[in-house]
Amino acid sequence: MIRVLIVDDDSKICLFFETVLERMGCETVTAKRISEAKKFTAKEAFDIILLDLELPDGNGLDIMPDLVNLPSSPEIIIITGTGDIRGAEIAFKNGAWDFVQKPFRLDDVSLPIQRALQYRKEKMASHRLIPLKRSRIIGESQVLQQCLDEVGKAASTDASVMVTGETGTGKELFARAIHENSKRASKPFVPVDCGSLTETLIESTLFGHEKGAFTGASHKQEGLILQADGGTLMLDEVGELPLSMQKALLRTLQERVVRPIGGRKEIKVDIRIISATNLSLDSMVKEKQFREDFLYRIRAMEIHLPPLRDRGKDIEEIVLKKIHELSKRYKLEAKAVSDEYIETLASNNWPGNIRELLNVLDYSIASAGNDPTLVSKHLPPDYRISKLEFLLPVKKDTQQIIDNVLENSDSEFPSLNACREKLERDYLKRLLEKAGSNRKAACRLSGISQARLYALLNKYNLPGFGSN
Ligand SMILES: Nc1ncnc2c1ncn2[C@@H]1O[C@H](COP(=O)(O)OP(=O)(O)OP(=O)(O)O)[C@@H](O)[C@H]1O
Repeated sequence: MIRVLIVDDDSKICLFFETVLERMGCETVTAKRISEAKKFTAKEAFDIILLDLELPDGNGLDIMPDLVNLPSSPEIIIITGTGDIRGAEIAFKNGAWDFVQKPFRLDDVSLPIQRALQYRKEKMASHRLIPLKRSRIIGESQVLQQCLDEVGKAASTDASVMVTGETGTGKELFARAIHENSKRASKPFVPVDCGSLTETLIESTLFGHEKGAFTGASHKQEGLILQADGGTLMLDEVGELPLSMQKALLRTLQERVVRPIGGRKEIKVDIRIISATNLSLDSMVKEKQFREDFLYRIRAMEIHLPPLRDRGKDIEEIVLKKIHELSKRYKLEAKAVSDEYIETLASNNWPGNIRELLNVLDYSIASAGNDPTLVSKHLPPDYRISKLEFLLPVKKDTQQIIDNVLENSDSEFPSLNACREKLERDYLKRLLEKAGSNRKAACRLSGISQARLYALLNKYNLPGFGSN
């Protein structure tokens, strides 16, 4: 039988949980203080712990690490007060299963409990997790495996997830994987690119509109929020969402209703939010460019995807699988891949990550024609140079960079990445001097997107631009 410990000082809430859980066939034990909870968990094993954060003798978060590490590894569901999403966020980072927010209705609590119960029962039956559907994600590196574990965790709860990482690292692919492994899998997954829509367009795109709601609204249109009902709404480039829209979306998420522009009635809606960004939203909050309350609401869990250059052998696996796929797609004989081709690829920095790699593979297939084996000469010239850099006589400027990096390190010779980072940092400083406070000019001069520029400035702790 599943055993549940309820830790809450409110007798009515305890009674409520006891009734709900006993109806679900669980055995319950109640503790009103942290000290009592500690005594119970020292003596007995529990499968699930419902933990209130505000307790008379301390904050529930203080005992989270002890609870997570109990021999029975219980699933912990946090009970937070109104507006205490921050507590839930910290709890997730400490390994909580899910959270429910007071005041709650039966529906709000029974779903996370049922899912935790189901998970526990399956765990007991098989002693292992249900295999994750990878949804086209390739890679076996340890860092990628950690991200997949996070996907599994995220898929088994209904909490909002923020996927972060450089451009092209697979944020949308991972968001889909969470959806496809979740209980919402049979319902729609609706992605929306917040960066590509103007402020006026984004409101009607998300919320929909009635016929005649504004000039040009010649027919009624259902918004993406309603299209995602029962499923997942993915807010890609969420850092680009205007402040006014953040406020409107926050209300939809809190009240679970949506009102199309020009509509009189509010419509009930049930969506899960997964967002993606490569901006530092915490810095944006400090600069008042992003709402703090909205950030807490959409970032109950966070999954950070590492750049391709840090994924070790994944690059080789992606190349082999994708070359096979491309050869089939273009109806070509299967192609072999030489070691030196892989080595040359691996010596590159891949600022555009997997998307950039896939473009290069497309180029290689086209340039190889009927050649049976891919070699370095089938790569675009820029990508071959990176490997040659090691072999060419060191130029004066390069020598300076190397000396400079060595001054600040104990190594005998600097890594290629350390030199690149030094160069990148110096380049950005010069770019900022040249472009002044003009963000658009900086993008034009450097030929990189605004999102990438911000990510780099953030990486090197360099000042951003104002609101221009
Ligand atoms: N691990 C992976 N295995 C195979 N393909 C991948 C992997 N990660 C990403 N891709 C592919 O790389 C491309 C870029 O991925 P995706 O659009 O998910 O990146 P992103 O991080 O959302 O990019 P951006 O920030 O620019 O929107 C897609 O074609 C995706 O299918």
